[in-house]
Parts: sequence; C-alpha cells; structure tokens
Amino acid sequence: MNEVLIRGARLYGEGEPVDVLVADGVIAGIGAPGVATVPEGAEVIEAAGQVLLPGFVDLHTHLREPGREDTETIETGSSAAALGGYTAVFAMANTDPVADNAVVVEHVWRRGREIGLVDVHPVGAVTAGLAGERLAELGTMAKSAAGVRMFSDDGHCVADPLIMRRALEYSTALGTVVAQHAEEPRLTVGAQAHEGERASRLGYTGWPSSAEESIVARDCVLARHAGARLHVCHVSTTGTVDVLAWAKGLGVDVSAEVTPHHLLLTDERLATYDPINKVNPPLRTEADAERMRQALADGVVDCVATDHAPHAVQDKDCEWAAARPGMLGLQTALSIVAETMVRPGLLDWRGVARVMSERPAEIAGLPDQGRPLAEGEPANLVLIDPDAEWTVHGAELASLAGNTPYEGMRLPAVVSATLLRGRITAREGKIG
Ligand SMILES: NC(=O)N[C@@H](CC(=O)O)C(=O)O
Ligand SMILES: [Zn+2]
Ligand SMILES: [Zn+2]
Repeated sequence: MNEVLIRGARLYGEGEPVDVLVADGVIAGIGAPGVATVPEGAEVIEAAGQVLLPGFVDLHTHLREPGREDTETIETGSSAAALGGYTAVFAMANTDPVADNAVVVEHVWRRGREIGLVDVHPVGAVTAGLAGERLAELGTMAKSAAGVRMFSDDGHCVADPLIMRRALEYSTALGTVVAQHAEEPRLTVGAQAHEGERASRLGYTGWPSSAEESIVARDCVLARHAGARLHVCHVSTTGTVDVLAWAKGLGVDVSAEVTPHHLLLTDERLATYDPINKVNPPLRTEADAERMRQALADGVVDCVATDHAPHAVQDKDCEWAAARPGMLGLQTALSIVAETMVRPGLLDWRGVARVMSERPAEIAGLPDQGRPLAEGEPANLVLIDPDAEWTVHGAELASLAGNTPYEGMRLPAVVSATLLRGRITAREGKIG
C-alpha cells in the first residue's frame, strides 16, 4: 500500500500544525502531531512550518506536443507542472497538428496518463485548424476518451461573432466551456507592444487595450443571450476588469484568468528591446498590473493561469518583431503569486488555494481537484515552504525551453512536495 505521512503541516496555512496521513490515493486521516503511529513502509515528509494546499490546476498550458517537441513535450511539461505544485493542467490546442479532433486529444490525454506526473487535460480547438472559419467537432472531442471539457483557439481569437455564438451554444449543451483569447484581430494588425507612451517612444506598433476589451464585452453579450458559459483567457487591462464586473453584475456566466506575468511585469521592461518580454497579450502599464492584482483579490478575476509558453532559443533570441510571443510559467507561478499577492497581504494561503486550485477546478468541472483538505478526499496536494526563497535560472527549469522573464530573480515560496492521488510526483525540487 502506498502511504505517506505529512508531519506538522498547517492546512491552508491556518491553525495548529497537524499530521496528515495519505493512503490509497485519499486523505486517510488528519490529527494532532505525533499522535498517529507511522505506518510501516510509509514515506514521511517533515513539514514543520509548511503550508498544505490542494494541488494547483492550470487552465492554460502550452505543451507543444505534437509538433514542437524541441521546445516542450508532454513529459517535460508534466515535470515542470509537478515541480510547480500542479496536479492538473489543460494543454492548449495550438499544436501541430492542431488538437481539433478526437485522435489528437486522445493522444495528449493518453500520453499524460502514461507519464502520470499530472493530469493532462487536452483543450479542444473551437474551429477546424484554428482557422476561425468553421467549428471543429466539439461533440466528438467531448465524448472521446479524453473527455474534453474546455475548447479554445488560444493563440487566435474566435473573431467571427456567429462562430463564437454557435461555439457557446454547442459547448453549453455539452456541459463544457469556451475559453476565448480575446484579441480583435483588426485592431492588432502588426501590433508589437502595449499601445501607449512607451511603445511610441521605442517605435513599436501599438496593441490597444480596446482590442481585448471589445471582444470580452462582445462575448459577454453573446454568452448572456445564449445562456452560455464563457471563460476569458489571460486578461490584462483595467477596462477588461470593468467589463467583467459589469457582466458578472448582470448574472452572465463568465469567468476569467490572469497570468502571473500580468500580475508582476509591465511594459517598462520594453526599454531593453529583449524579446524575452514579448507576450500575447502584451505587458501593460503599472496601473493595469495593479488592477489585475486587485481584481484577483476581489474575485472579479477568478483565477491564475500560467499561459506557460515554451519557445526555442532561435524564436526568442532574435530581433523583437521576429520573436514569438510567450514565456514559461509553470515552475514560477506560485512564487510570483506569493510575491505579488501574499507578501502585500492581498491574499492569504486560503486565497491562494481559491485562485490556483479551487476556482480553476470548478471552471473546468474537475470533480477530483481543488477539493477540501478533509478525510476521504482525493490526495491531490501541494506542500509549500512559505519562508524559503529561490533564484530562478531558466537552464535549471524542467522545461526544454528556457524562456523565463524571471531569470536571476530571487523569489519567495518553494514547492517542497506535490502529490497526485497520494503518490509523490515532486519532492525537494526533484521528480518523484
Ligand atoms: N501567450 C503567448 O504569447 N503565446 C502563446 C499563445 C497565446 O497564449 O496566445 C503561445 O502559444 O506561444
Ligand atoms: Zn492566448
Ligand atoms: Zn496561451
């Protein structure tokens, strides 16, 4: 029997330390420290001073398999996820071939299962080939062995309002959710950086906030009329927060995610012309980042999603205009949330559980993730040392790519163990 005893951890970082016994994939017992006898053969994790939370769920990960296995595979991405404290990730559909059919989503799902470090849920494309012209086979993907729960053309916006309307209707009938990459393409032709003073000064074509906000507003209206559920990917502007607050006030069934980089980084970084900072949507202003943090604390923005986007050196270490947008996120997400939200007192650890585990699990409809820390519940867990610090080095991360914008930064909070259905998937920075 696979048993683990976690000794002296604080559940949600609250109250007195407890011992947590994990057996057969579930939390078998929670009690006062030292009272339980250590079962023979059990692995013991000394967790004094540490915080135990439900394992993290990432609604937005790019794993690059199939197609760009030189930058990430399901295996290396799963390792990065486990080391980052994740027990479930949603792998975006912008692979090559595109995950717009049952064969590709089943491959991703099966490969994730074989590796067994994190539950890999494939996201299905909304439109065939991500071309935005006709719907992909949503029903077939939902009913496949992969049991697709989320559809997205991420990387591209579902710009045609009629296609978006139909996608919302079908998806709601299937009990799934559409996640929109909100970017009105007519407003971002040639865009390179957040439209504003800094982009003008540096000579970049601007990427207006309205490109995001206009699509979010339109989609909230479409979702309202269709009685549908909508999820908005990587929100980044104050105006989007206003639109979300308005729509939620009307009772629209909309949820939204923010990335760690939009909580911390701003377009001030553009001055170096280093494409490590190039990302979609672009890094915005200090006022936008401040509003993202506030909205995440308030719940107008529901959760954190990494938008982990590995890229090859030649696609990042080149001139700005030619570089691909995107940055790594899985192994740094917790620390960026600790730095931007926990340290300033915007969220406590229970709040971190809400935005990194419980809400994303609810949005995607995962029954066994983001569950309470209680006896009988599935042992999908993350143990965090809140007082430890570490220095980020891209070359040391588990991803095949190294494009982290946090290179050399010293950050708070370290994942000391991750458990998936009671099995240790990561411990002290190592897999398994
Ligand atoms: N975020 C990014 O800048 N890039 C993503 C696509 C996306 O999330 O839009 C990618 O696939 O590289
Ligand atoms: Zn996107
Ligand atoms: Zn993405």
